[in-house]
Amino acid sequence: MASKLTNVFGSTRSVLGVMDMANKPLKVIPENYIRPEMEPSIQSDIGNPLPAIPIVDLKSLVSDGQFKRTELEKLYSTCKDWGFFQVINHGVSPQLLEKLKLEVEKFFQLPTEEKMKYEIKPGDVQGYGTVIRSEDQKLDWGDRCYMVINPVHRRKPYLLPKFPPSFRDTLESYFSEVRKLAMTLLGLLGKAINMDLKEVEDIFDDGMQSIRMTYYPPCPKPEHVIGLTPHSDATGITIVHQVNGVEGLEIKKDGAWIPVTFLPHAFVVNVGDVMEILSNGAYTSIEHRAAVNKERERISVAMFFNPKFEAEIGPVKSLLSPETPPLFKRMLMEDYFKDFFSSNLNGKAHLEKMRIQCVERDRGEKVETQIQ
Ligand SMILES: O=C(O)CCC(=O)C(=O)O
Ligand SMILES: [Fe+2]
Repeated sequence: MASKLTNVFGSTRSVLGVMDMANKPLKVIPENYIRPEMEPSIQSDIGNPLPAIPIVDLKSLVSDGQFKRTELEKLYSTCKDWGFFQVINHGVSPQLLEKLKLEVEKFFQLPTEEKMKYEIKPGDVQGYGTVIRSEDQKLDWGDRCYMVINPVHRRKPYLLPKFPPSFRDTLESYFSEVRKLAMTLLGLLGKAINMDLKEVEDIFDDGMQSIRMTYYPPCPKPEHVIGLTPHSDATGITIVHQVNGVEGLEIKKDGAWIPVTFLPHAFVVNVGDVMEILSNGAYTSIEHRAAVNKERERISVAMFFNPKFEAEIGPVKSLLSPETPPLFKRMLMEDYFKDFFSSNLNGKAHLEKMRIQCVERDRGEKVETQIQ
């Protein structure tokens, strides 16, 4: 199913319906889903287990509103070396997560005609489906729904407000619980590099928050397709919940694609490009992708936490000095967001556009204007 779109994000159309296709007996994978360019991931074997993903235990990091310095240092090195961790004792209730699971599953099982009410509209990137920008575009093996949910006045009236009421209510509770967690984590990340809390709050308070819910159907030839193209997130931080416990996330570490496994009930947190920019490279955003499997569908809900649209993003002033010049340009969050969504996902290419080239830095003039 497809419709023509022309908009600020370029001339596009949207497509949806991997689920419909995958529900039928499928002998041949359609050509536009086959991805020979994807590098295989490394596999574990005896004597060569996959590296363990760092665990951040929020309870031992913060108690009675105080944080432990040694734990904070661990958080810093994790975000620097991995850009990625799993958080436990995060404070989001298991009952809410169970409710979310039921509601999200119900949503994706709605008939296609129902879900099409939320289809991405001309001139937009929000809604159900995948944006298509060229006739030869390769597609991901997943159906998804993306929307901005904060600030509230930016919500599309035909998306969240029109969702089935019990799903909407559950999502609202989830948004606010996960937002609390995100603000705690952002504060800690700021603290670990000596940004003051006020500075972090000014940037992120009532910031842009968005969600992507994805349903990855099983695929008879999972090694030939990809659930979600390699990318880094254009966010401060992202908090991912593997809703039905099925794994598939892979991260690129030291040049290799590694499948990652998580503790039950842990959230996956990854540092996004905006955090790499704000921290002037102290933290690194991580390239990741989603693989699919033969047996089971996988559902994930990713929440993205960003500065407010009106904020200027760039390395925070308190981290800059003549010895530590800015590595990234400055830009309004609004423009950064538009720019990100005007092209397809492509590794860390979007972040690279923000990097100040050595030549420019050596010339000096840009550096001076950036520092004050
Ligand atoms: O499905 C996942 O585990 C990852 C989702 C993700 O990376 C995204 O939505 O940006
Ligand atoms: Fe992502």
